[in-house]
Formats: sequence, structure tokens, C-alpha cells
Amino acid sequence: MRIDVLTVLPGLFDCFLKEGVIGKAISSGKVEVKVHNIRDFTTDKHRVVDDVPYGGGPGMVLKPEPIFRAYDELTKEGEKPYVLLTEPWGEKFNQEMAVELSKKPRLMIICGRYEGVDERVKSLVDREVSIGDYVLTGGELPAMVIMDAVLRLIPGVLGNLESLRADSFSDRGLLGYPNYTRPAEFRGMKVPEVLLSGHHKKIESWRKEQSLRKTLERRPEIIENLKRKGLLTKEELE
Ligand SMILES: N#Cc1c(-c2ccc3ccn(Cc4cccnc4)c3c2)n[nH]c1N
Repeated sequence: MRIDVLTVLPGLFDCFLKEGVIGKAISSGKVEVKVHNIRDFTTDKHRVVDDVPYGGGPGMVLKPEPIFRAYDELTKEGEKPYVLLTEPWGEKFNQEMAVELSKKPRLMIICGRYEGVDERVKSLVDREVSIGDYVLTGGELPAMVIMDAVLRLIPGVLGNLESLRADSFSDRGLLGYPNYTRPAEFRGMKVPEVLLSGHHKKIESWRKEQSLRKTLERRPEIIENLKRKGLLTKEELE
């Protein structure tokens, strides 16, 4: 998968693209992520990317020209990208969307700043996406959240064991099971016996029950949604 990111703050992505699972996936060539400074696609000597809003009002708006120039330049060759625009009021990002996006060969993520992008930029966009009902200062952190959730699903990025675990739980949006590690007792708090038993079938069924129970308690709508889609097995429904 290739992802092109358009932003006026490319430096925000430096650590994200160097560290951890995502950094390894990029350095090993499993995925390609290129961050482009929208300012590099301006043509004036002051490299202006924003302007005051028509009709008045606070703040500035990202101009359409530099973003269109970047899009035209980056799509001259190769497969056309599926274009995302991060927006406070976009479609809510979730695991289902992450799975869908992970199957695209190429993505482009346009990150707004200030009061947002000129409305005409949306003629380039396939999906306006929000990571939640709160207002951030720009679209870069949402872009990193989306990339993290999508790239971890690319085969080989997490390694086999992890991707197997992911398929059975988080890809259906179920909440995770409790994790423990040594010591077996810490300040009077013991690790559940089943996890010390070495009985893999019992452990798996305990984890599934914990995940379903936590999801039912905290996010019952996820269970209802899975029931409606027929994505819960008979024993999971019991
Ligand atoms: N995805 C996502 C987001 C954003 C987000 C995303 C892009 C931009 C570009 C500009 N702003 C700031 C801004 C714009 C309009 C009004 N108020 C503030 C952004 C916020 N905030 N919260 C989310 N879940």
C-alpha cells in the first residue's frame, strides 16, 4: 500500500513514521508513506497556502490551488488514490472503515488546518472522515490515527500471531480481553487461574467471554450491530 499525505505541517509526522510497528513497516518496504508539504505546491514567493474566508468570519481557510497542484502532480502516474479528507464532522472512523481502507492499493489523506480547506477541495475527495466528536486544531493527528489503524492490518505488518488475534476480535469491533503478565500475584491481586493453566482451549474461551462481556457492558450497540449482521456465532450469542 502507498499513502500520500498532504499537510502544511509535515514535521508532525516525523516520529510517527520512524518509530514502532509503523516505522518498521515503512523501513522494511512493506508499506510506502510519503508526506508532502502543501507549501511546496505554491507558486508565489511567500508560499501562501491560506487566505481569509469569503463572507467574513474568524480564521483562515486553506486555498484550493496548492492542494489541486499537489493532487495533479502526485496522480500523474500510477493508480489513482482513494482520497480522504479529515474533518471534524466527517463520517466517524471505525474498525470497519479501517478494514475497508486497508484493502485499497493507494490512499491520499488531505489534512486541513486553520478553519479547514476551501470547499472546492472536496471535489477531489472520496470520503470525509472524523476520528471523533471533539474538535482538534487540524487534520494531522486524525491522519496518523487512521494510518495507524489501517497499516496494522496490512499482511506482514504485525506478524502472523497478532493478525490472527485481530481477525477474531477487534476487526468485529469487539473490545479486547484483559491482559496479564508476571508476577502471578502483585499486591494481593492474582492472575486468573485459567491463564496459568496452559489449557489453550479454556484460555481462548475465557478471553472470548471476557471480550463479549466487556463489549456488552460498555458498548452494547456493537453487540446489537454484530447480531443484526449475523457476525456472532451461536455460542457467542449464548
Ligand atoms: N478528523 C478530524 C477532526 C478534527 C479536525 C480535522 C481537520 C481540521 C482542519 C482544521 N481543523 C480545525 C477546526 C476546523 C473547523 C472548526 N474548528 C476547528 C480541523 C479539525 N477535529 N476533530 C476531529 N475528530
